[in-house]
Amino acid sequence: MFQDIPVTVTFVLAAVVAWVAYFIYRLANEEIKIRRYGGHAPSMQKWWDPLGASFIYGLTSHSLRDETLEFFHDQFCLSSHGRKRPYNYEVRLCGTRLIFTADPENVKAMLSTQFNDYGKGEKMRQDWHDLLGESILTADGQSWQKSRQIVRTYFTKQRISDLECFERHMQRLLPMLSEGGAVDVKDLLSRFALDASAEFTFGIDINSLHEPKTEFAKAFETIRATQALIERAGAFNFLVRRGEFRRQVKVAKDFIAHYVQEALALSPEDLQERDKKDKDYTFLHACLTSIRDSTRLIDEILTVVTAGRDTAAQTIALCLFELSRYPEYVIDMRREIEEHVGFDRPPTYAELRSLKLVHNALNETLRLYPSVPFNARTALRDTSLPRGGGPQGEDPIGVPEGGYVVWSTHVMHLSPELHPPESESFPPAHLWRPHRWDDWYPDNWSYLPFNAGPRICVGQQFAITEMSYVVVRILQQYSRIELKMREPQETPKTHKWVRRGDGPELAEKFAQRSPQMATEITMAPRFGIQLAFHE
Ligand code: HEM
Repeated sequence: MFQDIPVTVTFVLAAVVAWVAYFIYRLANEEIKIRRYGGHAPSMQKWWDPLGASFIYGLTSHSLRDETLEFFHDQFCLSSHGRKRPYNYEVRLCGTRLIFTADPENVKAMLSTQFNDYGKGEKMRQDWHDLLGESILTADGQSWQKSRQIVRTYFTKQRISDLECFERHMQRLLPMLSEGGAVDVKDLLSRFALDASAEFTFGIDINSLHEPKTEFAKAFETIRATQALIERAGAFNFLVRRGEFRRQVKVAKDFIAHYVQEALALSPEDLQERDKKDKDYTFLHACLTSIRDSTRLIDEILTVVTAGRDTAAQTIALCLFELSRYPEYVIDMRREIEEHVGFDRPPTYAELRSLKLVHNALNETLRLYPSVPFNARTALRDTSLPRGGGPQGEDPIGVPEGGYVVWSTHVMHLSPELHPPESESFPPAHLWRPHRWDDWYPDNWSYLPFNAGPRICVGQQFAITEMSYVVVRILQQYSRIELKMREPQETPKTHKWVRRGDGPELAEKFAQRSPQMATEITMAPRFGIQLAFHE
């Protein structure tokens, strides 16, 4: 009978059988390792959907409506039902197992106690390679340690307390806020942060505040949108068209290359002199002491500019948005600023640090709107996560080498289990109420806007200084911020939100929030934030 089957069909059948056998072998091998190191988290796989198509469809359709965050909150609520330790689940997408967690113990393991077991992994390096090459943000192991050492040296207190750079750009921004009626602070602050970041990093005044159409500033817009698509498309990201993206990455890199070449031409004596005088000495110059390869220098610079732009800009924009809805707090903050600094001169670094209400407002903004709402690590060896397995979720989860774990800072920041019970001094967690920080500070591992552990955001202090400086300078000049867009809608969307059996209506509450938030590389308002500033 077999002699009637053509050779090609036999060959195809044999290949299919071999692939299935290999797939089963891989699964069995993986299962043995999972059991050796722990167990499984609750599965969100439907029995009729072994490839996880419904999960992929759910995620994609929610993403297209800017409801990615709601999708993940929903999945956590569904998977947690009735378990003592909620907020862990897993799903298998096209054969690859993904673990999702919002359990502080698991996050602590990945970022600190089992730091060497987890890293960015090959997949992330490939996804970001066109844009960032092998830089601090994507590297692991010794390569990361080397980058971290260089970058950290530059971000010393002495450098970040130099507020002149911010003031120069502030002098351009402040008049633009009162140009009559509503202004889009999302856009203005992105441009401000790009200008400040470029000056700090490689000493160039891009002035995108006044000239938003410069090639470098424009390139960043295309780059951000496509890189987000590459990230989100996961295993299918080879389908993303990258022609224009690569052209714009080249524009940005060529722009930086010019300054890198100039810096490379400086003699060691020149560099030392600049360092000593602390004049015209930038992050690029600091890198030159250990890196002489121009490609690597460009990658490190582009990384710091990329990492520091939207994160800080959107946090300030969202803080101003919330302040426009909470005028009593603006009055309190202005009183504090008047007492510590006055309204006639810029604050010093020490004064900035003493402004508790300003820091409370920023902490609260980063709690509700963490710029990096989701993050991921790959297991670099066979390992485990301490919690989420077993019937109550209290046993370890086994994670074989190559396993992918996604955690959600955003879910942790809103989780009722991780906050004190609601009271007058602790209003519901979904509300922006900076007064809650007067005598409360969350546990280290449940409030993580900058991550924690050895890989904590290296620009954290720079960002806090920049953000508080901008907020103070604005409130020194303007006494009232008016919301010039639709008020957030308070009607709950109850149709599909699921409540945990014994928990509050976390997802439902989250769904009431606005403005519409896009989760791209970072989380940011999808549309502009229109505000008017009154003296
Ligand atoms: C509100 C502002 C900011 C937030 C919320 C933020 C958040 C984060 C987070 C969560 C990470 C960890 C990413 C990961 O390991 O997967 C990170 C890393 C990093 N951030 Fe920030 N960031 C902010 C501002 C900045 C600024 C202003 C800079 C630079 C000027 C910066 C530079 C970096 C760099 C270089 C890393 C990589 C550190 C490493 O892998 O060792 N960030 N940031």
